[in-house]
Amino acid sequence: MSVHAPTTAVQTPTKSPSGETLVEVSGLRRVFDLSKPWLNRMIEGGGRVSLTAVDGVDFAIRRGETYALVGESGSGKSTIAKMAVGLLPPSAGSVTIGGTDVWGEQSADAQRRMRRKIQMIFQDPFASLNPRWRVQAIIEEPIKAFNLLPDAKDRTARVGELLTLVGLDARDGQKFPHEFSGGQRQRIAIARALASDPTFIVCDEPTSALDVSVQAQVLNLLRDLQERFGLTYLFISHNLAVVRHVATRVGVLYLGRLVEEAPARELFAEPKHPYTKMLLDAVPDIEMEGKDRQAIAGEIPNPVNPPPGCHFHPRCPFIMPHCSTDIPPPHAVGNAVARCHLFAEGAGTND
Ligand SMILES: Nc1ncnc2c1ncn2[C@@H]1O[C@H](COP(=O)(O)OP(=O)(O)OP(=O)(O)O)[C@@H](O)[C@H]1O
Repeated sequence: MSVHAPTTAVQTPTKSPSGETLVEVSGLRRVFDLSKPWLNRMIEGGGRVSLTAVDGVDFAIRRGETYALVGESGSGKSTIAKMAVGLLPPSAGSVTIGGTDVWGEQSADAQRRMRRKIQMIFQDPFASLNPRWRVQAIIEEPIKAFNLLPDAKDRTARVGELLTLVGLDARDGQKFPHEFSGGQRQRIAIARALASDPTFIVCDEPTSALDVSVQAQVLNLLRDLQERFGLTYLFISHNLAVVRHVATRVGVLYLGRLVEEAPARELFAEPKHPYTKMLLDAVPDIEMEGKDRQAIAGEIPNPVNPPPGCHFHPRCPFIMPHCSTDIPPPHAVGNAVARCHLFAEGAGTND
């Protein structure tokens, strides 16, 4: 997990979300087929090999909320993000946004209306902006694609407005991406994401490629835009110091399964699942400075052949006999939900 906290103060969430569910992820599953082509299997031998990247994930995001997904590399964060925005079909389960199933049968018109309301901001603003296009063309692309402003003059004015909104100059539309710094390029990517007037934005590691000194500025911009336009974010990050500042709720993923979900403040103050505790122990944040830390014990197992029962049991300091055979169901612990046998009735606590 990354340990870099932004150097400038990040504004913490001030408004509480409305309570109305906007995004509902239900029984989401994605299996990748890693088998060799059938002819190679015939000649060289070997059977089918599959990898379950996301294994029955459920969560809901309220309107105006920032829901963060955290977990080590390979835990399934990006795969969930791609399924949520309509880039990758799920093997099972569903994602509904405003009651519409992202992967459901619907008319082309309804599809377009829904796609317009979902946008994504990627980790690397150097890779996500076409280097041969002027910023004007980059930002107006979704406006054109969704036919929002047929008149070119209106589009230029709108791009100027969007550039100002993200803290750039209205005339920057004439420049090319290479004329901007990393932080400015991410602002351009944000302006482009806003161009279709979305309600839901998936931010996949939006500041991980940026200098620590500009991370807080971009995070604050995202926060301001959220308050101004009532945006709902799914925020993917392996940087817990960042998540701590931006998230309203947090879901912790381990090998494709959610092991804990809790309001952000509660998760950081009082983590419940042994894996969450281990993750937080590995992050040098302000409160923990100077204290002894426990390194994350062991390595993440091979996802092609994950441990049975609770996937975390081989690394867990609180292992009990049935942890290696039974998948833990969700248990409510305060405002958190933890999938750990320690919280089953009669199992005692993990203190
Ligand atoms: N197209 C694919 N084909 C095969 N396996 C894949 C594919 N995409 C992802 N995976 C596997 O699925 C698992 C989850 O990957 P994913 O990228 O969602 O994790 P992540 O938590 O986002 O990790 P990172 O922080 O490294 O991006 C990993 O084991 C990965 O190797």
